[in-house]
Amino acid sequence: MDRIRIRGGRPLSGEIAIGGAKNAALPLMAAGLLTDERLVLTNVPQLADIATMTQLLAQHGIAVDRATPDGRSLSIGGAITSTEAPYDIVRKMRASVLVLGPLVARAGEARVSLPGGCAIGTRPVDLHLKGLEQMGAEIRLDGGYVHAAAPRGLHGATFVFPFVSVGATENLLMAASLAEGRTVLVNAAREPEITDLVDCLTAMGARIEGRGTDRLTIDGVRSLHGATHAIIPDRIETGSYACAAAITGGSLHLRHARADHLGAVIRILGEAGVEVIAQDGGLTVRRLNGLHGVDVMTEPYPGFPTDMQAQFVALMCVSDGAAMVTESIFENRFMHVPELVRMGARINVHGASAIVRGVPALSGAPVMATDLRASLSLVLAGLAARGETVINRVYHLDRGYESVEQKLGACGADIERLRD
Ligand SMILES: CC(=O)N[C@H]1[C@@H](OP(=O)(O)OP(=O)(O)OC[C@H]2O[C@@H](n3ccc(=O)[nH]c3=O)[C@H](O)[C@@H]2O)O[C@H](CO)[C@@H](O)[C@@H]1O
Ligand SMILES: C=C(OP(=O)(O)O)C(=O)O
Repeated sequence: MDRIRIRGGRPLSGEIAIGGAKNAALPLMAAGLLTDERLVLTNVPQLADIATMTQLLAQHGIAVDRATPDGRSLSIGGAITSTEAPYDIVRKMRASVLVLGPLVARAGEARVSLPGGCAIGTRPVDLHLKGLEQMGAEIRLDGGYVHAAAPRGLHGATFVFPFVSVGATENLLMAASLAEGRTVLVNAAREPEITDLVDCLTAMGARIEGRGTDRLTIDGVRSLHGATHAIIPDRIETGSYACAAAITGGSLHLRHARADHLGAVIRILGEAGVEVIAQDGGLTVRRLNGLHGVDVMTEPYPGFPTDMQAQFVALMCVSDGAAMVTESIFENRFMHVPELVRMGARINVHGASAIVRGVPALSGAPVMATDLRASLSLVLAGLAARGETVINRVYHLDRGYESVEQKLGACGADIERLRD
């Protein structure tokens, strides 16, 4: 298993190119199941999760071909030959469940392994299933699999989400695009990745109203056609590297980054003493003086993203005050805390809140990554720490950050991957 070694204490300076958003790319790839024609996606990041979704689509008979030699454009298409999403693939990546809605809508049935819990929480998929049931699917759970059947097709329905779910909104949006009649999704997620999916589905011929709002109205069509769609830049990769500039007291230009997707993050960073300016087709991030403690609570978009919580906790570890960081989306997303404490951080977790008291400096240590964003929080801590940090289990990092050591290394970080 690869590890990452960082020798900390160097302010970063330079430019980092932000890639396409993982969490937009995965549902967009699943949307390839909705048409016979080719769906071409551009600005695709090169990540382990993209390879896993490619493997899953291949299992369904859908080819994912490189449309450009660098693999950043993918052409997706083919006939569905299997409606089974096996445990061995789904267990690697929860977003595999996003094939459920498209498969039922298109093929009239699906057998998809239940994803199960993970390091950040139990993460049930009950809303995905309830929504599909309301649209006429018969759902049965057996042997760890969801069997969904709608032999006569799905029909439109009004589904009121009791709380916001990104994945369930995406699954139902895709299913509704091919259902008969009108579907209304009330209290739908509004994340930029949802809007990206709406834009792509619309380009494929779907009829969707309410783009960017929490009420999406979908009038089903008989078939969708091919399209070419450019994936939005990754707002979480952007926010993560913004924290890297801030924690090292450096300055980075994040090329392609979009301020309009990062309102809450930019505001909170500003309160913490970090300047973020939109310029030259990206964002320039610079720490002004010291870092200040700021309280923050994660919320559905447009609130502060849970996928930025671990990185923000790392930043607050070296602030000149205290910060209360409250996690309201996942019940167990503080696995990075004990690792940060091993590096000298002062953090106490009380229920859903972490109280972080800033220390003058962190010290390098061997640590273990437990999930994707926790991994990046340890990279951040390592960049700021005195001495050497070795991060184990970096396969978590590789799910969602492309070439992290090259990107940071080019900006002055002393970072290398140790291959075993
Ligand atoms: C691939 C992808 O895009 N992943 C993102 C997506 O995950 P994902 O789509 O899994 O997250 P959801 O928005 O669905 O989850 C929000 C909360 O709802 C709960 N829930 C969800 C569905 C359901 O049927 N029942 C239920 O109880 C979850 O356990 C969680 O506590 O949104 C999360 C919240 O912004 C992000 O952290 C993930 O990075
Ligand atoms: C939690 C994440 O991903 P997933 O939903 O695929 O686990 C994430 O991107 O931070």
